[in-house]
Amino acid sequence: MFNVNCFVIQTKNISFQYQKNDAVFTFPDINLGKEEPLLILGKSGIGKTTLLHIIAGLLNPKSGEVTIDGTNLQSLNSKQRDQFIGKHIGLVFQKNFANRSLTVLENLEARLFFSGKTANKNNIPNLLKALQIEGCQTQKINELSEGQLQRLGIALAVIHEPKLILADEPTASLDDDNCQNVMQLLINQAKTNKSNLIVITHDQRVKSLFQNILTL
Ligand SMILES: Nc1ncnc2c1ncn2[C@@H]1O[C@H](COP(=O)(O)OP(=O)(O)OP(=O)(O)O)[C@@H](O)[C@H]1O
Repeated sequence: MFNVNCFVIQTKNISFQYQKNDAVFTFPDINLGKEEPLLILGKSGIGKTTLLHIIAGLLNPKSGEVTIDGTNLQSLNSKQRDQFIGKHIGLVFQKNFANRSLTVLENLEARLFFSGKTANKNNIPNLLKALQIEGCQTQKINELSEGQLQRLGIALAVIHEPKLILADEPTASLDDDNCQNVMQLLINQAKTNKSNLIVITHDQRVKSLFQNILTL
């Protein structure tokens, strides 16, 4: 029987096509229990980012459905879907899209404003400390190092305590030490916030940190 207390992410029969004459991608079903990190591996071009964007509600599948914590994304209209994504999903990209004219603190405050969770403002100092960038609060984005930017990307994805964190190649540009560091920080933040975590990558170095691995 379905346990209503058990937070799950499910994808069912997902297929996708960019343009009419393009190849059709079909993806295996995903069924994630509460706080169960998933690593999705696969060679370049296989469709990892495409799948991640479908799970994030940024792309509409040709067929199939995505359900996050009981909400079927395909049943929402575009406004409802945008609100759902803003509130419940955190995205970590390989390159982060922080606003360069704002400071670190202002970027985080803006993220909270758009998620509607401004009360989380009090958590910013602790989060920055956990990510070892507490000294960067008043710095502008272009004053940060690559490693600091990567950590800010995680902060922006988790500050609103989303139900689901999706990370697209978060370690691709990092050396071995920073790769392990950043992945561990991401996993720890997901645990702290009781968020589900899905990471896609072709970076085999992160494999050992996950028990749940799906290869496309
Ligand atoms: N907007 C688009 N329009 C048409 N084709 C696209 C579009 N975006 C991606 N594709 C194609 O779809 C395929 C899958 O792309 P996707 O980015 O999902 O792969 P990936 O597995 O994440 O690759 P990588 O590991 O190199 O990032 C590729 O052949 C790509 O060229």
